[in-house]
Amino acid sequence: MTTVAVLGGGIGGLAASYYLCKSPQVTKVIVLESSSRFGGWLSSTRRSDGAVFEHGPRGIRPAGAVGRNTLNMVDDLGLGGEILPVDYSHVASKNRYVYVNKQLHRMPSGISGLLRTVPPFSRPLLLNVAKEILVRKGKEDDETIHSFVSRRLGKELADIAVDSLCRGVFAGDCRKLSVRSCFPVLFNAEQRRGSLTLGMLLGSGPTPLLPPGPLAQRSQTESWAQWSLRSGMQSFPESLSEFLQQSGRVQLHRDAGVQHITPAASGWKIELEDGVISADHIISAMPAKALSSVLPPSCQPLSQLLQDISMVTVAVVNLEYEGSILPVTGFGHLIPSSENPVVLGVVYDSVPFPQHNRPEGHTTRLTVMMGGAWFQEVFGSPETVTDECLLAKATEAVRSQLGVTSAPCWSWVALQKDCIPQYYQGHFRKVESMRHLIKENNLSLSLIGSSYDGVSVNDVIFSGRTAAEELIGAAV
Ligand SMILES: Cc1cc2nc3c(=O)[nH]c(=O)nc-3n(C[C@H](O)[C@H](O)[C@H](O)COP(=O)(O)OP(=O)(O)OC[C@H]3O[C@@H](n4cnc5c(N)ncnc54)[C@H](O)[C@@H]3O)c2cc1C
Ligand SMILES: C=CC1=C(C)c2cc3[nH]c(cc4nc(cc5[nH]c(cc1n2)c(C)c5CCC(=O)O)C(CCC(=O)O)=C4C)c(C)c3C=C
Repeated sequence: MTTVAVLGGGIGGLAASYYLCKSPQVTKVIVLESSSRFGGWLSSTRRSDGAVFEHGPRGIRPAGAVGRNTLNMVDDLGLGGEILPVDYSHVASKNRYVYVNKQLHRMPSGISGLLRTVPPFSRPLLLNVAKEILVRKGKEDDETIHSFVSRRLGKELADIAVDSLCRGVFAGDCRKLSVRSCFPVLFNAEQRRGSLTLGMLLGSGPTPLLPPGPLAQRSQTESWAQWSLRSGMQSFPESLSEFLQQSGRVQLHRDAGVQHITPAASGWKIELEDGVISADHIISAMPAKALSSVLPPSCQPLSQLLQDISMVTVAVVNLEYEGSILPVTGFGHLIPSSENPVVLGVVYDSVPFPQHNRPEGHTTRLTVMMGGAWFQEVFGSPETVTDECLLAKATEAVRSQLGVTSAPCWSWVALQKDCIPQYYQGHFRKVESMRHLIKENNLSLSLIGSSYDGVSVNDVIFSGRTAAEELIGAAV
């Protein structure tokens, strides 16, 4: 007989509640969300003419155990018919660009891409890959991504490809981010096989056994590279919260910001603006810093560690243009920090998901993402930057990088404050210490969400499942 309070109603908190309500051991689940809607960063604008624009995630990968897990949930929610898959043969999967030396370059792919010298790289990448097998294993228990890749594959790949990739996943600086926490597959490949190449060929360690349901099986048969939803990503948390509501076991509260939590004789007292709630267990699905600010002084060492997990701000600017305006076709382009620190990249949304274009007439939808780890240095405080300034920077990037001289016919500026956690070198140690402190102090508390064990939607959902299983003591 357990009451569990889930703090934060982003995709992580909703997912944890979904798994908890599958167990008869949990009597009641209470979700407390400070804002007026559930879903956190999964946020879409659906215009009345049928066009859809994403202000957060726009593609989820089906691969691996975490990808299958999400698709099993999507199936269970009855959302299978809403899926928009993008397979590996699609131009959006084959063509990804980097903008270097004021030019767009298609990232090399396939065997021919490895054998030839493909600009902006100065030699065939096969040489880097072949030499990599001979590089000795690193001795540190963690390393920055830039140092790891420079050591194993060469500085050029680290400066261009990996620098850009880290801006397109973490909006972060690969010279500070941890290889162990951000790319565990690469770290484990070196640890277990002594080489990334051998790790890729032979596998780099055990992965959770997770049988695919019908939708995950379809994704394998049809070779999906990523997927979205017909009415936008926001329909995922909307369906999930409806499912939870209908279960009769989950209370969902919006506009219910947690102010303080205090350990009580059994469990916790949770203070909201307008009342107090008791719970036997807390699953925190809010950002680490937000949890830090509601913990009592008796939890100071834990608060300190939580406070230490930095977040960065991203300006997401959606643009719609009349007609076909792109000079190239593909998923989009990323920009290494040496080329232009402020503009992280541009997604050509109309290419992977033309279904989100307005049905009438022909339009092109783009998203320009700016700031991240470089936000403060270029724009100053997120509190003072104006939408006009962000829109002007975004349209100027589209003009100079894609040669588009026409003005957008529609735009939307979303300033996503503190939206992506930064797993700096040594992150794994902080997370281990947090969980150790929780155990040592017998706190009935689980930490889930993007601050700890992975930032992708799949990782966050899986962290909700893991916490539910640990609490229940069985698989769900
Ligand atoms: C611009 C952008 C693009 C992205 N692109 C992709 C992508 O393409 N693919 C992908 O897989 N991932 C992507 N991600 C990452 C992914 O969307 C996020 O990591 C994930 O959604 C985080 O989910 P969460 O539930 O952990 O956190 P959140 O969504 O941050 O949810 C936490 C919730 O806690 C609430 N909260 C905070 N304080 C309190 C309080 N005191 N009391 C109660 N509630 C509180 C917040 O309001 C919020 O709703 C992207 C992220 C961003 C920002
Ligand atoms: C090509 C342009 C891209 C821009 C600009 C971009 C911005 C951006 N992305 C995130 C967070 C994530 N993106 C993820 C996946 C992902 N992103 C891009 C491209 C751009 N992202 C692609 C092609 C993909 C698909 C992954 C793939 O198939 O290789 C993910 C999930 C990663 C995972 O492991 O599943 C996240 C998280 C932010 C914060 C951001 C803002 C600048």
